[in-house]
Amino acid sequence: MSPPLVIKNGTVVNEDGMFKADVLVKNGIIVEVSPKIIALPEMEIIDATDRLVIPGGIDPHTHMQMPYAGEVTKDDFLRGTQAAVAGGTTMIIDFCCPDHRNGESLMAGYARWRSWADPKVCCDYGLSVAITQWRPETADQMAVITSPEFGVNSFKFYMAYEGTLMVRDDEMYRAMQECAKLRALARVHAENGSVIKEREIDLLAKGVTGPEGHTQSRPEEIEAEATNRACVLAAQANCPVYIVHVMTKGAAAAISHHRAQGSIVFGEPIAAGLALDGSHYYNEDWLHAARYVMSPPLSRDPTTPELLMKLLAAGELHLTGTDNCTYDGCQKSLGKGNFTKIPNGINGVEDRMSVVWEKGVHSGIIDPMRYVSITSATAAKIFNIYPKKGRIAVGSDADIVIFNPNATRTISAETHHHNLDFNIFEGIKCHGVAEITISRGRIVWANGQLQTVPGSGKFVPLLANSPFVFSSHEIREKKKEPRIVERLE
Ligand SMILES: NC(=O)NCCC(=O)O
Ligand SMILES: [Zn+2]
Ligand SMILES: [Zn+2]
Repeated sequence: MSPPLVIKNGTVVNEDGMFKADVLVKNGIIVEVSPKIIALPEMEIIDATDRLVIPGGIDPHTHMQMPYAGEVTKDDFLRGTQAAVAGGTTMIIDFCCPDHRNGESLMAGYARWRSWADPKVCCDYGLSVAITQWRPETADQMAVITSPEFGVNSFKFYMAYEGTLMVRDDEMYRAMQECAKLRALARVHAENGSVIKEREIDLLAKGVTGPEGHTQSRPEEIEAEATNRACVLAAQANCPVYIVHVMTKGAAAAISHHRAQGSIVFGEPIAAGLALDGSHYYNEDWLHAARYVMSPPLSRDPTTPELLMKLLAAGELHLTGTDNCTYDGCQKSLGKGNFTKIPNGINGVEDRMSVVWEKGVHSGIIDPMRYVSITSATAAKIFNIYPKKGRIAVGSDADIVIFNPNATRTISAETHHHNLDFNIFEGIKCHGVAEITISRGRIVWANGQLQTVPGSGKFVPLLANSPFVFSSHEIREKKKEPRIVERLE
């Protein structure tokens, strides 16, 4: 057990306020937040003068150690969580992808992910479970895995990756009905996979084999159409829905439209989409272009990143993730001669906190409180762990970052902590640096050095029926009950 820790002279920032205060941590929990705490000899002292004291970041969207198409992502749960804490993120929600199509139960897939993650994680983590096919046993398994014993409160549906992960509309609708019943959130990768497949065949036949084919196979309206469809199906099922990696203006507009109709929809842009655009796919260096291949692709419109940040400021989009899913140059090269074989995925978990500060706060679009909201507090609320996580308050877990808004760092693969030979943010200079990261009261990153212990992170059960998501559910359900007209025969 670490010694008690007192953080002095900093400015505490929560989503709803910021104020000067000292913070006392004992046994991994925040036990006091007050104007002046006297440090005792047995306490470790952190001087946070001119620094912000913020909740550790929660990245709700990662794929550590993910097996896909014979390859496994390079960041496993050790390197991935080390990269996370080096950048000020103290919890990830990773996607567990059971091989459900081949009969693997959701629980068996979950057990596999837990066995990979538990011995390696250096910060806390939770799981979201992907359903890749609707099977006779799926509903029962969803009920089991959303029990407190398993601690899963969201399911993921892919509307892309035809033949492997993609579900049909009827399957997703059926599963969304079940999600609503279980008070679990439906999370959707929204792209029209069937049209993409056709376009890929067409482009290859026309000789477009390089990474530029990836973006041309997925015009922006492909994402917007699927986002709209996901929202429509969710509304029919009376199921709250969370759109992962919102990359385009059209997808964001579809989310706004459905929220204005009264639907419960959350939108998650990612660090890559807030900082980069799709011009990289046309880079003459094949490997450079391939490194940015992810789905949906980075927007072709260079004004999209700033607009997505403005929508986060306006509350039209809600939280930020990364989709950290790292394949190295060797793995990307498997797609030489056929862009459809380039493994999809990019990095982000280490750089999200700095990138969002740079593009959001440093550029004057959002304030530090909104920053906390979109980097931790809203994720904690959606996934039902607030205020244990996502807040600096008495009783909260001591997942804390000492953040220096005036320091700068230039992102580079030379200095990052990913198990990756490049970084998509290479060369971007960011204001806002996580100088010290504390996970459950333990310093895991300080002075530019990791102090992590594999397996010291904990699995955090995510319980169903998050009030932030489901409070109005019953009333909404009543309003949707079918009407019967009694008639005299
Ligand atoms: N996004 C991506 O390209 N790869 C990771 C898997 C997914 O989330 O679609
Ligand atoms: Zn996805
Ligand atoms: Zn993803």
